[in-house]
Amino acid sequence: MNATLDLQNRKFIDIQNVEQTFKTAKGPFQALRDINLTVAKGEFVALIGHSGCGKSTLLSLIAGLTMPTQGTLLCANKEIGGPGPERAVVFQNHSLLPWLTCYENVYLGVERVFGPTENKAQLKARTEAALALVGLTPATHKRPGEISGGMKQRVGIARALAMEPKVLLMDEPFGALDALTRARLQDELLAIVQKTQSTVVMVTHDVDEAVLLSDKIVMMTNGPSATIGEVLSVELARPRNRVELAEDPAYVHYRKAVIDFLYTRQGHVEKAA
Ligand SMILES: Nc1ncnc2c1ncn2[C@@H]1O[C@H](COP(=O)(O)OP(=O)(O)OP(=O)(O)O)[C@@H](O)[C@H]1O
Repeated sequence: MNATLDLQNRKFIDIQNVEQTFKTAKGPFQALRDINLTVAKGEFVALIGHSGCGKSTLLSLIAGLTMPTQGTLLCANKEIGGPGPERAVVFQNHSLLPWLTCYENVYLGVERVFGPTENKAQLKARTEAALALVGLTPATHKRPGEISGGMKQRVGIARALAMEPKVLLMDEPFGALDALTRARLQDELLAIVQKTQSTVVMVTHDVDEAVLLSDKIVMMTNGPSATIGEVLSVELARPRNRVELAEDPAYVHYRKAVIDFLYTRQGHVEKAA
C-alpha cells in the first residue's frame, strides 16, 4: 500500500480540535472541547462516558447532523459538511416508519442510495440480502408494530448496512433491549462487521459491550466541557467469543481499566458498567 493511502486509511475519520457550544436560554453551554480523534478504516470504536458527557453530540458531529462551533471533522479526507450516505446512523429508538413493512423500511434506504444507478431487481436483491444478513427474512412483510424490540433494532441495522456505508454510526443501539437479546445482537453485529469490514463508531454505557466489540475505547471525561480522557486499545483476537473472554485475563484487565476510569477517575457512578 502506498504511504498516502496508508495514512488516509489510518485517519479515515479525522477529528481535529473540535469544540461544540450550544446556545441556551441561560447563555452558551460548552458541551465538548479539544476533541482530537482518528478512527482507522475498518476499526470498531466505542465512545463511553457518564450520562450527559457529550457522546451523542460527538456522534451527531460525525454524522454531519450538527456542525461544530470550532474545529474540523474529515471522513476519507473530505470535510464532513452534512449527512451523507457514506455515514449511516442507527439510533436507540430504531426510527422505523411504522406504516411500512420491514422490507419497505429497508428498501427506502436502498433506493435513496442506489436508486439513481440500479434497476428495481437489483434494489430488491440488496434489500432481501440485508434482511437475510440480520436473520429477518421471515419478518419481511411485517410492520414494526408486529415485531419485537430486538427485531426492530435489527431492521434498523439492516437498513443502515444495506446502504453500504463506509461508516456505521450507532447511538446506544442495544440500550433499550433485555440482556439476552442484547447479547445476541452484539454477537450478530460482531459477525456482520467481521464480514463487511465496516468502520464503526458506537456510543454505549455498557463496559462489557465496549470491551467485547471494540478495537479502541474512547473514554470521555464528565461534562460540561467534556473531552477525551483516555483512549484504550483493545488487542483481543477476533473472532471473539463472550463465554471464553469472560475468564481471559486480558479481557478482565481491559474491563477493569474502563471501570477504573469511569468510577475512580470520573467520579459519579450512576449508569456506568
Ligand atoms: N441542542 C442542544 N442544546 C443545548 N444543550 C444540548 C444540546 N444537545 C445536547 N446538549 C447538552 O450537551 C451535553 C451532552 O449531551 P449528549 O446528549 O451528547 O450527552 P450523552 O453523553 O450522549 O448523554 P447520555 O449518555 O445521557 O445519552 C448535555 O449536557 C446536554 O444537555
